[in-house]
Amino acid sequence: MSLIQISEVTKSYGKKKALHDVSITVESGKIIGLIGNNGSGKTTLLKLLAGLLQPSSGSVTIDGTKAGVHTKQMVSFMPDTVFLEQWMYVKDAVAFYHTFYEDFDAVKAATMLSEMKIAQEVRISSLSKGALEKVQLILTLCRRAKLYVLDEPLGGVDSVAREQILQILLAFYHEERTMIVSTHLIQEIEMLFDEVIALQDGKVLLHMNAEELRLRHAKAVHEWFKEVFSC
Ligand SMILES: Nc1ncnc2c1ncn2[C@@H]1O[C@H](COP(=O)(O)OP(=O)(O)OP(=O)(O)O)[C@@H](O)[C@H]1O
Repeated sequence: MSLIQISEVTKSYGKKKALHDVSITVESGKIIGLIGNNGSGKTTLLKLLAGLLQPSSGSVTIDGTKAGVHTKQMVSFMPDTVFLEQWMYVKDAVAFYHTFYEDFDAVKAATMLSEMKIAQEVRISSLSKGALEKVQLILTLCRRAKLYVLDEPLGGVDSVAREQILQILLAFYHEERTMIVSTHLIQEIEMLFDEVIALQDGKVLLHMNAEELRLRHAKAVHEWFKEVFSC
């Protein structure tokens, strides 16, 4: 059975169709890059996988279970917004995850925070954007989930923080995890991708093995994207 099965999904917000007849299958153990221009439906697709939205028609299943309340324990989701409370200290956020998720590895989280030189005695409200992004990513990845859904983990941070975020992702890369990662910074992260899904105007333009895409078009994924999406 495939880990992700999206079948003929349409998602509308009022009259706006954010996704239109989307069907995607993903096997476990893969890192999937989700790319597409602004408004192409990436966040909508990720929220459907996280069980935070329901499709207007069609179905989304994770490991055979309809995405929703029952799959939240299987899916670790990092939204593209701040999800930690500002009043918390970093240690409170770690404790919260430890209490809330049985699969959370608090020791690993503490080790990674220390490797990233992020003190736990600091308030979330006083973290820089880059440090906050790193904390959120570490918390998300330190769960032993079946699926990791990351919405723009490199968004809006400087090049040093970006490099460190890539290091965090690489640390988990070797563990054969299944991740779906949306990004506009394709060049920075494409070496992690096993497969690429490109959305355009709410439809799947391409779903292909990343290496096959490079060989077939004789160019890197970010070059292919630029060529196709600037037309
Ligand atoms: N809550 C909402 N209400 C109405 N329209 C929405 C809502 N959320 C998203 N949309 C619209 O649905 C479309 C897809 O949005 P979505 O955020 O999924 O795209 P995206 O690919 O993640 O965009 P970006 O790269 O800019 O983050 C866009 O046209 C957006 O304006």
